[in-house]
Amino acid sequence: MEIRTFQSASEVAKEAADYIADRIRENIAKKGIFTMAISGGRTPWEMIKALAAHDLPWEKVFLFQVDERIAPDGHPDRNLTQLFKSIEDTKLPTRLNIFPMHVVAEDLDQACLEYSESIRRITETGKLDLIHLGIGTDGHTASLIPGDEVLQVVDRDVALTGNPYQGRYRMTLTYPLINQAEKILWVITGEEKAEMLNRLLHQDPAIPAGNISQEHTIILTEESAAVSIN
Ligand SMILES: O=C1O[C@H](COP(=O)(O)O)[C@@H](O)[C@H](O)[C@H]1O
Repeated sequence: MEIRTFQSASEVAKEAADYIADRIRENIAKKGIFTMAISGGRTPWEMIKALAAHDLPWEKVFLFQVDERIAPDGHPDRNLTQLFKSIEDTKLPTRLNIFPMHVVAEDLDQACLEYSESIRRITETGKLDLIHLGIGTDGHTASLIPGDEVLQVVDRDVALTGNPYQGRYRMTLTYPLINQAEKILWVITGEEKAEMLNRLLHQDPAIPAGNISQEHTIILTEESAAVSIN
């Protein structure tokens, strides 16, 4: 596991975008495509904007969601809405292969199954080339929420939370799928994340983020978030 620390959140976003762009070039040169999953929340969008500025063969990039709120299409709570907003002035909406989580489906369990089948069909191995993760101040990552039954899911790659979290049920990639990614990229900024970053580094099993594999993992973080590392 590698950790790199930068002075500001903007620098972290730029470095994360450069890191993903390098993985895109590397994987496309090796096997013709690149598969990744992007988290939501508030942190990723500056990184996505910086990534979109790279000149890359976007038609060969397959983008999945790490998690999504169960909410109507276009709703501001949806991670997908924020993703599209961050790339709206770029060529990406027409060039990139985006796979939205189908959270408006009548049968959400079936939608989870179909999403994991899409990942298997595109990747062939079931392993994504890169999964981007963030961390909440309670130690959640993806929609792996403290105390929720979704933490126990080991037989499915995509699942629903058992309870609403911050007002919404969620669909999320589960531990088994996340932990077998070729690369895991954490992007963690803000002093409010300092305690959880330290617990993540110590693999504290009491927080969901502590149960994510540290193999093939890089953390890009900001000085203010790294202050509690011991
Ligand atoms: O609820 C969520 O929060 C986490 C953390 O978001 P951040 O903006 O504080 O980094 C995020 O990783 C997850 O995808 C999202 O749904």
